Amino acid sequence: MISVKHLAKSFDGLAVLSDVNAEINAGEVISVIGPSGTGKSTFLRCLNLLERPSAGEIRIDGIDVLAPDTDVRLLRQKMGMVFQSFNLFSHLMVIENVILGPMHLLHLDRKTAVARGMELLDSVGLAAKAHAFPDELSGGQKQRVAIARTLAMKPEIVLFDEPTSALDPTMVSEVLAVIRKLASQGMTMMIVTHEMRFARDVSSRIFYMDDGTIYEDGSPEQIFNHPKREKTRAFIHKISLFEYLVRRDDFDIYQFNAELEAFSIKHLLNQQSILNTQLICEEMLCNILLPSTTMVNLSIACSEENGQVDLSFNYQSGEGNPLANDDDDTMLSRTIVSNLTREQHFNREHNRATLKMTLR
Ligand SMILES: Nc1ncnc2c1ncn2[C@@H]1O[C@H](COP(=O)(O)OP(=O)(O)OP(=O)(O)O)[C@@H](O)[C@H]1O
Repeated sequence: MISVKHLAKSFDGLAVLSDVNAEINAGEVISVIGPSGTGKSTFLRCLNLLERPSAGEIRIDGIDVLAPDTDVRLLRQKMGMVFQSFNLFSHLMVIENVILGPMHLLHLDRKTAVARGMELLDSVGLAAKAHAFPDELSGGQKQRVAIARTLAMKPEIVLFDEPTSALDPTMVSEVLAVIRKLASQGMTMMIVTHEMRFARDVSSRIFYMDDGTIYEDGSPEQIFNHPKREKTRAFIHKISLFEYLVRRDDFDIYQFNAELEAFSIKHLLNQQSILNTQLICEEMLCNILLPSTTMVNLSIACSEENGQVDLSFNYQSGEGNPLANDDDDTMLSRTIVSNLTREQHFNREHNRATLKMTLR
């Protein structure tokens, strides 16, 4: 139904989408997830030409959307869009908002448009509000009207751009319930959302966006339970990374500790975990690794889900595991690190050594 090839979009030289490729089939419900600013909304807006792509190809039912003679109005009619901010006309009653498009663009007569509009309002639970003005409705009700208005244009696919982001949390579920119902009726939909549980329940497929692309595409089961790629895993498990390049020549342990503390506080580590992580890093870097290597890539991964902290030290070395030797000079440091961590793994390939451990 929709085929996207090598889609790119830049804003003033900033590449937001670099190479997006996707095939979307009729009846699919696709949730588009990923960190903020990775171009999820831009991708959706490119599909119905609210943003003009910088490069690439979009075909809908075989028709080249980017061709100069494409009828954009017809395209938007096929592809309804529901916005975060509802975009209702505040001076028109609910039913007038719903019938405006069908009367002017589909050329339905008023009676037919009203009858169909009332059916749609009924299907989103708002028939009783047909003669209210948008300002008399709650945010959740406004969004349900916006969905009815989109459906009134008989779209073949509906694009939802963060439909619940502007809502008070108490109103999120009423809107999600309407979208769920549409999914169960077989409507083709793409939904940019930060509601992970909803995305998992309602979707037939998930697009995880990162690095300007659909970084990973799979079933909800794959993406949420067995993500294949590292950034997807970090996002799904709410893992935050602290990365630091330590150089022996200019390493400042006070500055390092201050940055690590700021990161740890932001990611809600408790005081004891912060102190222990700092102590491990100090022993590993100052006493165990830096005396014999000039540079260490340190990475600390914190999971917001279960509070697990994983440390990884990557450095150049031809030696074995520095925690497993019997060097008297490092005995105290090795004991401290061993007592504060579990599951230490050492690996060396050629001259690159990696020592991983998990904070107890
Ligand atoms: N019209 C525009 N002009 C300039 N920059 C834009 C425009 N639209 C989006 N951007 C930039 O493109 C980047 C991606 O924005 P987009 O809204 O697509 O991301 P997103 O993944 O949907 O983010 P979020 O989850 O926070 O909504 C952001 O850095 C944003 O500031």
